[in-house]
Amino acid sequence: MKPSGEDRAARAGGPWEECFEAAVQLALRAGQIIRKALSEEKRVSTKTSAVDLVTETDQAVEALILSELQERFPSHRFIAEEAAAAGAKCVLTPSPTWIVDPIDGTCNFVHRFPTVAVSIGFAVNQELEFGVIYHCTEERLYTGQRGRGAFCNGQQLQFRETDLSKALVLTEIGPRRDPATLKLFLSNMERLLRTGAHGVRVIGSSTLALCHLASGAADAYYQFGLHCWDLAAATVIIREAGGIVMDTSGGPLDLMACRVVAAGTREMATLVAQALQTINYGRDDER
Ligand SMILES: O=P(O)(O)O[C@H]1[C@H](O)[C@@H](O)[C@H](O)[C@H](O)[C@@H]1O
Ligand SMILES: [Mg+2]
Ligand SMILES: [Mg+2]
Repeated sequence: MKPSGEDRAARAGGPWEECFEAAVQLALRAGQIIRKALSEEKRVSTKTSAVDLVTETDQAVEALILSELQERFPSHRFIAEEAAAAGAKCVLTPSPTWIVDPIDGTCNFVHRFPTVAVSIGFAVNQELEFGVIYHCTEERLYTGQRGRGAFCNGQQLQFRETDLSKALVLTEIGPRRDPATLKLFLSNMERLLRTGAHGVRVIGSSTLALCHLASGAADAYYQFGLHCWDLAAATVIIREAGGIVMDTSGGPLDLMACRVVAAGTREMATLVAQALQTINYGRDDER
């Protein structure tokens, strides 16, 4: 189902509305490209590990999004996954900054597993202003604007209240597969299951996992090994749905720290954070 124009128009207004609408239109266009390419042959390359994949579609979609935004907003700055992989610095300044993941779920995309999204976040004065995440195969447009709520195809999103012993917890593996990392990853999953959580799920897309939390389809998320472009848009959507996003230390979210805990309440997020052993993936702004 496509988001209806009148739904979005109903929320018109806000200081960055022109940028928000540009992000929505670009996410929908990118989603069409990704949806078409999902079933086609792909040229697959690797980045930081044999399981950290990138395709020509990741590159093409990122080029489309960035070229259109740079033309419309030449004074703005950009942080994007594939540009960062090519050596661009991830520095969040007070300038209006776009934070883009052209395909979130590239490993899924390569395998034609239909859990794939495009994620476009936007920050000003180092404060996240809005996020747009488009589930390309289910045609679900998730949006969040600071102080203006979170929506999926025009339907307002709200966290479901629950406690950890009844929670469905989502996480992601991250790109490292060395024995020590795998041991910690599996140990953290075991620790969460020992709390009595109903289940733990890994779906291959951190942005869509966080959207599931915001829509009440899951209750908590944690990850070591994601990036600022996985987190930016989803953080606004989670917050605007009434949820909490924090650092795995229990402190405030650090967008560049490559780690996160999210839940409907600070109490739940803190319980998850306290159960975790840290896996050090470094920082996006120190690469
Ligand atoms: O590279 P993309 O943009 O597909 O992002 C995924 C990361 O690659 C995974 O390591 C990570 O574990 C998450 O699955 C994340 O969504
Ligand atoms: Mg990603
Ligand atoms: Mg990506």
